[in-house]
Amino acid sequence: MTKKRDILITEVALRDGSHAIAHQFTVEQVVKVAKALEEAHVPYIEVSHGDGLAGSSLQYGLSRTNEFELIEAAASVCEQSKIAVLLLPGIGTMNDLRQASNLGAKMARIATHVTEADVSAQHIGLAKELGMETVGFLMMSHMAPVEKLVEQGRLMESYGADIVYVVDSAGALLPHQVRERIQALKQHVGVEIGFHGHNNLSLAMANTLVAIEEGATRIDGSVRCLGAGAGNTQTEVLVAVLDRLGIETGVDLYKMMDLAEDIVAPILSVPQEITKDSLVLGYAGVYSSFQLHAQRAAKKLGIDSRDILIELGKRKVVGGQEDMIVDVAAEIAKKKLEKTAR
Ligand SMILES: CC[C@H](O)CC(=O)C(=O)O
Ligand SMILES: [Mn+2]
Repeated sequence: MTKKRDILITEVALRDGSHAIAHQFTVEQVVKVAKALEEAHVPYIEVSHGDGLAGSSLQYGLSRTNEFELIEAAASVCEQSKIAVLLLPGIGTMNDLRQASNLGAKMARIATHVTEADVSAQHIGLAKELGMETVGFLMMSHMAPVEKLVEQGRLMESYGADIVYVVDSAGALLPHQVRERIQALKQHVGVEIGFHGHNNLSLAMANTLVAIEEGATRIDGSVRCLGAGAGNTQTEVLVAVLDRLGIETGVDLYKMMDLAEDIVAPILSVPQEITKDSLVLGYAGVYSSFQLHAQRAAKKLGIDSRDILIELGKRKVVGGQEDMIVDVAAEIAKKKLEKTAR
């Protein structure tokens, strides 16, 4: 018998966590994690390249394994848990979505920058045609005022989205900012509201609880914090906290803890924690997925990765502008060289 669930959790480690491991997931890892999530009764499991379908590229990072193989493998071990895929219009195409659906994906999460919802119309439309549950995923939600966020959420609703998400891509939102965003969406948007946090300022759990208090019913988490930057709201901890609050997720806590400890921890070369770089992501309001790119550029040019991230924050660089990371790093290195030559 399936249990009543007050909150529906989407586990994002097999997609958002792809950023943290430079898109190196193998079929074996994905199968093990997906199987354990199915056994723990997690309702949704997101699987794709970190930047969504067709993200594998020099710009975003090449995948070790073709993501369609990963999606198919995950779907093959899940009967109850539904496989979700992320698609950023302009990176993934309508054909990519059709292929993911053919391979067993049941949920499409169509992601745009918080002010660019209009580019999601045809992808949301196609996802609905394919019979997929469809999410409008408003990334970098901290970058727009509440009224703008509401306007964009309403657009996604008008295209057919079943759920609209506030996505704190940079882990920059403070609890009162989450509260006002979810409150406003609940008031002006007629579909379910979701929240996706990043833990760069150690606020992912607090923000998630505020979102739930204000009526969000769809929540993202990553087991063992396997997500970009400092990771997302830690799923197994979330399950425990919600249980203490009397909020039903239907997820088996012991099984989630075992998965975190025995399967996910060994995948990580270093444990996920708030490092100086991930802290700066939240502090400066920078895309969590930029962390590894900035670290690589800093190492190559002998500069401090924090300086790159702070500058990217000042310039309000958004997803899709990853090439700017190298530009900014080169400018900083040039200035440093000029200073030492003086
Ligand atoms: C680049 C896509 C991004 O990682 C999606 C996401 O999880 C976020 O914006 O937080
Ligand atoms: Mn994310």
